[in-house]
Amino acid sequence: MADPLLFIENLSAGWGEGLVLEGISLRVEEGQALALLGRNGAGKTTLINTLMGIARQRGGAIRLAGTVLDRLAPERRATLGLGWVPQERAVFRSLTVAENLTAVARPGRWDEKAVYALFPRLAERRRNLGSQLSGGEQQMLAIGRALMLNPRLLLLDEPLEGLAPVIVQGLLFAIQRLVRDEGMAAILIEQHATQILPITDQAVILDRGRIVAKGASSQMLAEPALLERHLGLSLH
Ligand SMILES: Nc1ncnc2c1ncn2[C@@H]1O[C@H](COP(=O)(O)OP(=O)(O)OP(=O)(O)O)[C@@H](O)[C@H]1O
Repeated sequence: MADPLLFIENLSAGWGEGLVLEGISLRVEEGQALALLGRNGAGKTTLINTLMGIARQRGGAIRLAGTVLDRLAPERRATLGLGWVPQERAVFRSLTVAENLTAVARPGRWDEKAVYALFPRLAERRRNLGSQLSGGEQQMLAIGRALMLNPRLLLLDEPLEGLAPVIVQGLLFAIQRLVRDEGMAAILIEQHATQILPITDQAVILDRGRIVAKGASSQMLAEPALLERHLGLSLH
C-alpha cells in the first residue's frame, strides 16, 4: 500500500526532559483535513511543534510521504513539504505584505496572485507593512506565506484565536476553500470544535498528551456527549 502523506506511529515527545505526548498514532492522506482538538494544555501545539522538529521527539516514528522526519532540522522539514503557521503568526513586521509573500516563495501552484485570489484583502494591503495589519490580516498573511512554500501539508495552529467573529467567518471560509476546493492537506488546531469539524474530514481529540477520541469529523459532530466529555463543550 502507498505511504500516507503523514504517518505518525506511537510518538512520544516533549520539551527538554519533560514528556508531553505519549502513544500518538495517526495518519493524514493526500487531500485530507484533520482537526486537532483538545482543552488548553492538552498537547496540540506540542504535537505540531514535534512535527516541525522544534519540540523533542523521544520515541516512535514520523514520516512524510514515506520520508522519515525524525531527526531532520525544521528547515529541512519545510523543504520536504510542511507549511507551518505558528500560533503567534510571526509575519515580518518591517516588510510589506508583498515582500512577506515573495521572501519565501517556491515555485508551484501557489504564487502571489493565487494567494491574493484566496485573500482579496491582502491584495488591497499589498504595499502595507506587516506591522500595519490587523490581527485578521496578519493571520491571512501568515497562511499566505505558508502557501507560498507550496507545501504538501499545511499546519495551522489556532488560526482563529483572538479574532472578531466576522473575521473568523471570513477566515473559515477561506480555509474551507483551501481544503475542500483546492484539496490542500492540513492539520488544524482549534479550541472550538464546532467551528472546525464542519470543514474537516477527520478529527482527533487530545487529552493530557494522549489521543482519547478519533474519527470522522461528521461523526464527532453528531456526538455532542463525546465533545462535552473531552472538551467540556456544551452544544445545547
Ligand atoms: N515551548 C515550550 N517549552 C516548554 N514547554 C512547553 C512549550 N510549549 C508547550 N509546553 C508545555 O507542553 C504542555 C502542553 O502544552 P501545549 O501548548 O502543547 O498544549 P495545547 O493543547 O496546544 O494548549 P493551548 O491550546 O493552550 O496552546 C504544557 O504543559 C506546556 O506547558
